[in-house]
Amino acid sequence: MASVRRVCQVICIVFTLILLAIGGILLAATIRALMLEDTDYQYSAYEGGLIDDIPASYLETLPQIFADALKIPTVSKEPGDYDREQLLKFHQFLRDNFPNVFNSSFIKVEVINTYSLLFTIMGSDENVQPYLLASHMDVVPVDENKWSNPPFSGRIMHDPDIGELYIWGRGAIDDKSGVMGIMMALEYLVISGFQPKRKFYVAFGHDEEVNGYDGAYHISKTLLARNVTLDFLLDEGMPILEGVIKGMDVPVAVIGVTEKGWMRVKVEVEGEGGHSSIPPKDQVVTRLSKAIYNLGRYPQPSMFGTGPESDLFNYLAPKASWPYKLVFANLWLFRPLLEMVMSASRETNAFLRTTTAATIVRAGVKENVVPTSGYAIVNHRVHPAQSLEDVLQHDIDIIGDAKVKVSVDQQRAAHPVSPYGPKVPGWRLIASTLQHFFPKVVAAPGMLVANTDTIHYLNLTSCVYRFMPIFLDNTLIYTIHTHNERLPVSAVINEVRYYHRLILSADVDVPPIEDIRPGHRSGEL
Ligand SMILES: CCCCCCCC/C=C\CCCCCCCC(=O)N[C@@H](CCCCN)C(=O)O
Ligand SMILES: [Zn+2]
Ligand SMILES: [Zn+2]
Repeated sequence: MASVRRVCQVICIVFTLILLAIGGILLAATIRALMLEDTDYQYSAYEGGLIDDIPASYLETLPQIFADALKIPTVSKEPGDYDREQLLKFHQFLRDNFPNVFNSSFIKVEVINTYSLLFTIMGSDENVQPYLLASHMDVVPVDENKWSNPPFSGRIMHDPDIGELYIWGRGAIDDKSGVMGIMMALEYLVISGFQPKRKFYVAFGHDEEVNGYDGAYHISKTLLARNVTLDFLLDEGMPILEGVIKGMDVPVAVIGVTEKGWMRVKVEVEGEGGHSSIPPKDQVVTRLSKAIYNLGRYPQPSMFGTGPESDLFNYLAPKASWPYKLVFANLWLFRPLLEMVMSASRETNAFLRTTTAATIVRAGVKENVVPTSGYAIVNHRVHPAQSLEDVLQHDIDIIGDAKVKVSVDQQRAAHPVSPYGPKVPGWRLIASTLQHFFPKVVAAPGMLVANTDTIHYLNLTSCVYRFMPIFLDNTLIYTIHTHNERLPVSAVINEVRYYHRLILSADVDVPPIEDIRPGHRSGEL
């Protein structure tokens, strides 16, 4: 009897100790989250003597000019296959609409490799390191029938459900928003008599959507030949995300300090063909379909917490709502939980792992002919913490069929992590300009899940940032590269004001020359 009591006592003590330990851990986690309330990664904007009001009379003219830019179908289809005629038309459009930029005595405009554009805005002080603003003029092709408004109509429509005016068209977000935002800001700067101390460049590639080897690559070569090094570079990237990250009631600007790698895998099957009335049991299309199905069913492993994206949550935690704040502030405890939540939606899932998308599938020539070969192209965006070899091996293992040939067609590694944080001039400028107009927005470092022309500029600076100063929710994000791409008129106005202030601030908030140079260490400073 005494021994039974003894056992019960021991069980009670162990149970109590376990409860105490759990309570202690949760208490420590809560204290950590509460302490973060005071941590503020926001930066005060440079305020000294900047006049950043653009008069309404100028801003009012912009939506129509923006809409007109979308009417020019500068479509890129494949490397080397882009619409040359439309690109030249687009150049003329820029010349017609931004005459002050093109005729300015301190702006040199160069056409690079026939279709790309490089603007050099001379500064009066040669001792200050220049910076570069980049965008691209080409757009991806359209499936015209799926659009509610024609993709190259540049129609401005009122959405009664949302109560906003939208400008419709391919490129409204990706990336004529960048080109037009920068040009509209620059035009006003010239009109208003601005003459920079600090030199800067504006680069518009013409084939970003098909790798940028004819455009940005040549722009970069031109700059390298002139021994240019940059303080920082700002290119397209993620927009300001509204309602995309669970637990963030405030908008989040995830500034890409790196971007994923890229891998194009070919999955091929050969087999027996013949008359479709006597089909073979083992058919090429069935085998290929099974392989593609399995790639989707068994995704690449989560790399969450092993890459540069972890710091994102340190930046988000102070502004997150409860109980997410507890989770974001204590990844050591809640990583698996957060991983589960993030895996559930397509945008946040892309942050965790290498993604897999079967984008091209080809087989068969006629309905009653069983094909003897077929292939699929699988596009991976590779998480920086996973090696390209591991991605391929995963595909081979998951397909698990010796009759399916899996090979790499094309690949490129993820980009190095650029320095970020309040002490990094480029980062500070981008983040503080954001805070100036939108004090509620949280700027945080992250990984761009897509790819950009920055690959060609990596040798000009180690401070490479990818970000679009436009607010987008899930609905609009899903229109990028598909039908019904559109942008609210208010976003156009806001981005012009953003670039305008960024350029003004860059001229006065100038870093000491030794601050950050190519080759310096990455991560937070
Ligand atoms: C917790 C973090 C949540 C992250 C949420 C991610 C939401 C993603 C939102 C928007 C993505 C926008 C990407 C805009 C840049 C697009 C650039 C682009 O289309 N590039 C092409 C280049 C193709 C080059 C050919 N090899 C691409 O990536 O396909
Ligand atoms: Zn783009
Ligand atoms: Zn794109």
